[in-house]
Parts: sequence; C-alpha cells; structure tokens
Amino acid sequence: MPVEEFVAGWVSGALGLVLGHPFDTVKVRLQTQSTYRGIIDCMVKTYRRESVLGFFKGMSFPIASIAVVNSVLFGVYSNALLLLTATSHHERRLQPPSYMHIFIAGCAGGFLQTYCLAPFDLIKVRLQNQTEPRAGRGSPPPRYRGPVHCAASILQEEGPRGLFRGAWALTLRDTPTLGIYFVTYEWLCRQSTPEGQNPSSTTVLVAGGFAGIASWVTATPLDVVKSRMQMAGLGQREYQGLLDCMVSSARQEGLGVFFRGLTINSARAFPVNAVIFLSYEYLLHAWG
Ligand SMILES: C[N+](C)(C)CCCC[C@H](N)C(=O)O
Repeated sequence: MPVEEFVAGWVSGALGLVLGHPFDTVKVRLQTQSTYRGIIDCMVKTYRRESVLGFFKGMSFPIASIAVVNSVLFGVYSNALLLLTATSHHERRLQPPSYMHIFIAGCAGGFLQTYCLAPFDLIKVRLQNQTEPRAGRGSPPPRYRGPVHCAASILQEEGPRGLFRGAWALTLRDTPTLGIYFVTYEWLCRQSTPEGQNPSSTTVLVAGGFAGIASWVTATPLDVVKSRMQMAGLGQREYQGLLDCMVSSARQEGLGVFFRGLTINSARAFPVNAVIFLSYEYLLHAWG
C-alpha cells in the first residue's frame, strides 16, 4: 500500500488547519450560541472578551489530530482509487479515473476518516464554545481546562460513548460530501489542464479552494446538527437523536438554522483547501 499519500495528507492537513482555525471558531459559536448578530459581531465580541487568542481556542489538539484525519482521508482515497482503477497517483494524469470511481473513493475516505475525527471534533467544539476570558480576570474558570482535561471530563461525566456524541451526524455529513470534494477538484483540474499534463499550481489552488466550498456548502445543514448534538449533554438541550435535533431546531428557529455558518464555512474553505491540495500535490510530485 503506497504510504506517501498518507504523509502528504498529514502535512497538508496541518497547514490547512492553522490557516482555517479562527474562521472555524467563529462558525462553531454562530451555530451553537444565539448571542451573536452575525459574523462581524461574533468576531468583535470574541476579540474584546478573549483577545486574538480566543480565535485559537481548541487549536493545539486538532493540529495533531486533523493532520491524522486528513492523512486518513487522502491515503484511503488514493488507495481506494488504486483498488478501483489499478492506477497509482502518478499514472492518473495519463489514465484519468471516471468521476464515479473518484466519488466512491472519496466517500470511502470520508467514511473512514470520521472514526478518527469524531472524538477530536467533539473536544474541539466543546473548547471553542467556552467563551470565558482567560483565567485570572475575576470570572469563574471555564469548565474545561484544556483538551486532555476536556476528554477526561467527558469520559467521566458521559462515559466512553460520550466521546462519540454526534458521530452519526458527522458520518452522514462527511461521507457524501467528501465524494463531492474530490469530484469537484478533479473536474476543475481537468477543465483547465491539457490532457495528460499536470495541473499548474494556480489551477490546483483554485480547484482545491472551490472543492472545499462545494463540499462545505453541501455539508452545512448536517454540520449544524452535528455541532448541536455535540453540545448536548452540557446542560444544553438534550436530543433524542439526529431527527429530533433537526426537527426541534427547525421548529424553534426556522429552516434558516440549517444554513448557519454557511458564509463563514465557505470563506474558510477556500484558502484552507487551496493550501491542502497545493501542498499535497507538491509533496507527491517532489517525492517523484
Ligand atoms: C466534508 N466537509 C465539508 C465537512 C469537510 C471537508 C474537509 C476539508 C478540509 N479538511 C477542511 O477542513 O476544510
């Protein structure tokens, strides 16, 4: 099994994460708290209360974990394509796989990565939602002191299954939308590259950026449901399950609730995924 795709996925995931984390914090807060009027309001309040550091809450942990997750995604995707089409990464420019195969391989990568992603994503969301200023300013300390403390508290208070809260919504969110991710990327690359040639860096950046947007736009409704289910059990509303979360959110807040965070998700997705694909392709190319 070729492993360089896993390594390239690891590095590119880490780069993408740092770039996108501040956007991600604003998104999570907009989706799960009702105290903000919009993106700018949320940014201003976060900055005033928590300084720039507020935007980077919960990042140290994902930087290791998301890199692993991205590595699983790209590694599984590429190896699934190898299985389906018997072509390695380097042969694929000359013998391009069908979009159906790309979609299936993307779904396989998406499905498997959610098992690694679920606990990390839960901890990230819980930490990002702590809006308390840094300790020592006279306010009560936040519930979780950091990622390890957060994981330990969830285990203690909610049991091992607690760590997989919202995992089902996450799987539904990621499996098809990561198929869409790779299909969009390939389609855009093929549109602007002569047959048999490697896409230029600009093409990779633009195609990666739009692949990220396409994937996030389709993923946003289930992203909202997922974030809400992850916050349940914290004194917030408990849901019976995914459907209950969808129905009660829609009843209380209207259908618009499923598009919360859409703008910020898209704004984040372009640079993050441009960097992910560029560094991924670059590394694979460099390793020849
Ligand atoms: C499938 N879904 C849209 C949810 C995620 C796509 C992940 C792409 C990239 N790791 C990123 O963080 O943007």
